[in-house]
Amino acid sequence: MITMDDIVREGHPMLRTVTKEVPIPPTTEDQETLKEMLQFLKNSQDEETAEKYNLRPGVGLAAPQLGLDKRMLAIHVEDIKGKLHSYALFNPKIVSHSVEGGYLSSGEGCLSVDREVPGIVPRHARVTVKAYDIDGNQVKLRLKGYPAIVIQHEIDHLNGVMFYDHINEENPFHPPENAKPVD
Ligand SMILES: O=CN(O)C[C@@H](CC1CCCC1)C(=O)N1NCCC[C@H]1C(=O)Nc1ccccn1
Ligand code: NI
Repeated sequence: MITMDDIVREGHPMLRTVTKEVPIPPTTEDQETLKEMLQFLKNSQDEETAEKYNLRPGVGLAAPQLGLDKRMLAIHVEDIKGKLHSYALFNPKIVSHSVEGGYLSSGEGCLSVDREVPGIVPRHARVTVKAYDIDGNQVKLRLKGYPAIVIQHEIDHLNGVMFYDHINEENPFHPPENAKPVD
């Protein structure tokens, strides 16, 4: 099982790498890894399991955070209406997005960043993502709100981008124009 020991931290070169697409249909190995990534998120959100294995609760995980040069990600997050968004994806791509911006009012963190970095992280309010699911079928997701923020954070990891790269240095808490908090 994936634990915190498997998650690379700031300074590891994979966090600043544009990772490679995985072959479709996916290999059994890549399918297994992606399943484990989703399982990590579920484990981390289960109080007993998180306590037992000392897991930091997470709502998203990208393969480069495991030191893997692969375009794979998992998200497991409830939206504001309580709907669960649980996806394990290969080669995700944002194919369109809203002009309107969105952000988490409390800023963001990262399981690969062992420090607080205060500030608003401006993102798109809504995104349309094309990807392949665990079986190699093409999927198209239209996300808004918290799930949209999470998947953008994960896709950034596939491109070597960290959340704090987006924070306005002059005024970290200056909400960007035409952007609204999603929470
Ligand atoms: O790349 C992926 N990551 O770095 C894991 C991150 C991903 C999220 C950060 C902001 C948007 C995506 C993550 O999940 N966190 N960031 C650091 C510690 C907290 C944790 C978190 O927000 N946990 C959480 C929140 C609600 C419910 C349950 N757990
Ligand atoms: Ni992260």
